[in-house]
Amino acid sequence: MAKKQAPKIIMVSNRGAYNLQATDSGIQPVPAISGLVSAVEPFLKEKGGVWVAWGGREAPQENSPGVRLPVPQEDPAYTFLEVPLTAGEIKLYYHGFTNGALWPLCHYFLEKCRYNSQEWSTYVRVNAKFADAALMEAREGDTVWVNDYHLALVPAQIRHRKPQLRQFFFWHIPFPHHDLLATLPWAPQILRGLLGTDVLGFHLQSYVDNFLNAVATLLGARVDFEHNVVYWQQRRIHVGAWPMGVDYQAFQRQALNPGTRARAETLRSQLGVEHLALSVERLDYTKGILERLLAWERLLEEVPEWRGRAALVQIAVPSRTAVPAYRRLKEEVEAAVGRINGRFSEGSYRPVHYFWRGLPRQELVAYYLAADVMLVTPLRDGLNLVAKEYVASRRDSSGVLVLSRFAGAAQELKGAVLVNPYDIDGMAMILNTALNMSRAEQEKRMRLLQEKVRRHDIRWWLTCFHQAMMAREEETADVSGSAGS
Ligand SMILES: Nc1ncnc2c1ncn2[C@@H]1O[C@H](COP(=O)(O)OP(=O)(O)O[C@H]2O[C@H](CO)[C@@H](O)[C@H](O)[C@H]2O)[C@@H](O)[C@H]1O
Ligand SMILES: O=P(O)(O)OC[C@H](O)CO
Repeated sequence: MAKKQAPKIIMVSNRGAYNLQATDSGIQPVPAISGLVSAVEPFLKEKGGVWVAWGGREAPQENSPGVRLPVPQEDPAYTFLEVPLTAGEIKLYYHGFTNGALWPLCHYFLEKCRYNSQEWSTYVRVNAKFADAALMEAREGDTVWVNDYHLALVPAQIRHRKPQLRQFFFWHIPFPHHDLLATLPWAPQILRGLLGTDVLGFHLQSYVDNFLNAVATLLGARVDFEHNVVYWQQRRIHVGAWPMGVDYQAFQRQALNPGTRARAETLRSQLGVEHLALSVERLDYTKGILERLLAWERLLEEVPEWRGRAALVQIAVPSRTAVPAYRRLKEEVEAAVGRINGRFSEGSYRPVHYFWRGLPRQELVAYYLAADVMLVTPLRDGLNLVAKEYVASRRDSSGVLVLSRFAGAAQELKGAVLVNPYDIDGMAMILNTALNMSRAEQEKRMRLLQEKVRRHDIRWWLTCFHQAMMAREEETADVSGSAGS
């Protein structure tokens, strides 16, 4: 059960590890799929605490109470506390401001950004709801850990009401250059909101640099660029780059499991090709699914020897289906899959196997084991955990990771084959190289990758953040009140 007495972690994010579904036997938590969930839930399972999040459903009215559930149901480790959102709030805050403005802006899709003041004012109001829920839970000595672009205003909203409460914020997606951020009419408010935290984490130093330049340029804040510190309202805010890791040992264990291995073999024999390429992600325009399919089609056009011998499995998790850009993308992806299969299928051979669904962990790892080549080719991505999960799941150091140079993970994963996903011809030729790569070259690269992913795993990442928080505490004790503004 959730630990009640000792200082605890209060995790705050838009979506938690579960979506709530009403059933005849009451409210049931159904696992949600996202990078944030993969990264953060193991921590709460181990340490206990409270996760304040939207339950993914419509609240009947403005003041409906949120449910409070011990989760996971089979072995409760922490408490899920729902922040109920009405249909109007979901439309304006979630589909509107977060996924119609901030998400495309931070991923450099300016042409997709829609700035709307009603959506903005709902974002402000919904952020205050999350802050209220966190404050209801917080006791002296607790730490509030807020996540991602949905909740950028929460740190300042909390700071205003409980100045002494310890806060950490992690931003999971890219942080854009200030020239781009400045197109958002409310960019200064977003920056001021984030500066309410004590420690602010990003995946990469380039995102840290963009943030520091933004607060210096758009707010006139004093910044120590050498030490990644912002001086703001008599406080120091520490900013850091901590690329998130995965639970390497858990993926290795899953990959060793006889059931997983047998399933991987079944998948291979069912797909019936010599070479299998795999892609797995939420169905999102940032992930480069359409461009990848075009490159696969180009490969089959230009190198006909692969027809009948190589297949691509594309697994896409339904995501943000109420946002028009996501609905259009689904249609375009499905049309491309149909066209490629129409052009190159022969007998029982199909060049693309497309699934629009999430998978349980064991099935996902079976696919990772079955794939000779993993294609992770986003147009832009904060980090990308799938790339690391594939590496962590390989047991014999075979396999090729083809990785977009615009995924944050590309900075760390030196053994990957890098591609520019905007260059369809270039990507097709790199796919050809990857499919032809010798076993010795695969092993050399994969060992390099595994060493990195094993060392910088999820525990390493949590330790980095913990140390940053402790350093901040000691400094506050030492120099209390001496920071300028
Ligand atoms: N079909 C499927 N079935 C089951 N599980 C599936 C699945 N497809 C994907 N997943 C899981 O979902 C997660 C996706 O994580 P990513 O980091 O790749 O992307 P996401 O955009 O959600 O995360 C955001 O947060 C993370 C973490 O900070 C950043 O890496 C990223 O850049 C940012 O956009 C992975 O753990 C993967 O295993
Ligand atoms: O599916 P969403 O919209 O909750 O978002 C998933 C991740 O949080 C993206 O960072």
